[in-house]
Amino acid sequence: MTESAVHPALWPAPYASGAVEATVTVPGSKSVTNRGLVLAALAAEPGWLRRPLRSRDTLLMADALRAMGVGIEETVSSSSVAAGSMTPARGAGSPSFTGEAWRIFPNGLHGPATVDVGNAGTVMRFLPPVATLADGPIHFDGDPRSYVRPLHGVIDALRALGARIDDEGRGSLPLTVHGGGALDGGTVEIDASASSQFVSALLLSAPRFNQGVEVRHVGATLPSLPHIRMTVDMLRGVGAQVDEPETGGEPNVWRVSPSAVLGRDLTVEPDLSNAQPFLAAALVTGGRVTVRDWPTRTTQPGDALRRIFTEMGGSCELTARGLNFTGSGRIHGIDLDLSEVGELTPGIAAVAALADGPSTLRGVAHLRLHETDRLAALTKEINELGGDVTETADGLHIRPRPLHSGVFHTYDDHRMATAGSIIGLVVPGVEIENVATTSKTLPDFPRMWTEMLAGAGA
Ligand SMILES: O=C(O)C1=C[C@@H](OP(=O)(O)O)[C@@H](O)[C@H](O)C1
Ligand SMILES: C=C(OP(=O)(O)O)C(=O)O
Repeated sequence: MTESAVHPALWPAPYASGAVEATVTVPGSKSVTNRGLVLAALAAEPGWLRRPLRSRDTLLMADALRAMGVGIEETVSSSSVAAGSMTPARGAGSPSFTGEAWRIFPNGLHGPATVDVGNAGTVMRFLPPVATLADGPIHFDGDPRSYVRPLHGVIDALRALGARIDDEGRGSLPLTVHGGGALDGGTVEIDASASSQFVSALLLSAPRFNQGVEVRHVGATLPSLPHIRMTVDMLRGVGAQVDEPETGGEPNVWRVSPSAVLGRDLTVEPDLSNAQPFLAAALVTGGRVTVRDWPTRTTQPGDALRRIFTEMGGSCELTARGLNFTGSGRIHGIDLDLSEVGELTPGIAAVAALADGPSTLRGVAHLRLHETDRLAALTKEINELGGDVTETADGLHIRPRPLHSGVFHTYDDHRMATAGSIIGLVVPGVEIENVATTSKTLPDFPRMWTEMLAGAGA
């Protein structure tokens, strides 16, 4: 019996019979939406989040904050605010678009409450610091995978800053933060080599700590620096004072002073990491894809795709309408350190498996503790389609081979599903197991992908 006969959740990845030509509207950034929700919940006044991402990770964040007493109303609204900009909540001008918006009312943080983190790194790392400010116990639990994803950096740091946390000695989920209504804060050393989210988590809540925070990273490496820049940028956007290495501060040290958090009106940029499969579609089919509203200035790691996919054979042009990306019909192998942009690895590996020469992807050992062990999963799934991928200590070595049909397993990892779909565009007969796992950050992916191929514009 074939696997499709026993497994109802196999999605035949659409095959592109020619060059893809499409214009795509990609929903809002997961990382911006979840930071925006946290900062709005900590604010001294109501705020707006416009064009938020509605996906499993962001709905878990919203539900968790609601459980702690924050009011979050979903509305259809209008605004004149340009994508990515932040303006005071009061006084928005005349409307230039309509769309979904969340109005956030920070009503004080209350326990007891229970939080489901799912498998969302942003929820499991960003919310324990918030919970220390609640006036009662907040219990955190999540998917089985959340139990093995690193959390020790946040737990140990919060304890050092004065929090009471009961994790029964595990150093991971499930756990209870016994919120005391306030946290001392102060200076703390952490090793954030397993996840940049440890640093972001401590900084995001720090304006509300009595003494703010000084975070000193003492580990050998630090992944995903653009995501820490995003945290610093968004904190500054809500009026926080932040000292950090990139504007003259000490290396690996971030300081946030205690202050009020302002309620803001934030329009969320498109998720550039979720734009990746659509750009890849142009690259691997020699087509042309426009991603609407690509920001001219952004801290999102996905902006690096303009450079990376150009090096791999495409070309791009940033216009007022968005990013036009064109494939040349040739795909080149690449030697890349992806430590700053680790979440792009699955999509780059998929393209590299289709290239005209070998690729080496480095600096991403920490991906072994992402949604799944991404290095093992990519190696196994590409090789099962006939590829030749080996794991290295900190990445992948990919030698392109002719690929054939087969099932691409996803291990509950949204980026495995989109990576398999990229391969399926040019390899007939690829089936994606559990494409619904894209709901973590892009619930509409199967429809958008099918519409892209119909040339309808997703
Ligand atoms: O702060 C964030 O929004 C993120 C940081 C990164 O985490 P790691 O530093 O754990 O890789 C990234 O991979 C994740 O998708 C989102
Ligand atoms: C690593 C990722 O997510 P998380 O926020 O759960 O860490 C990701 O989206 O690629």
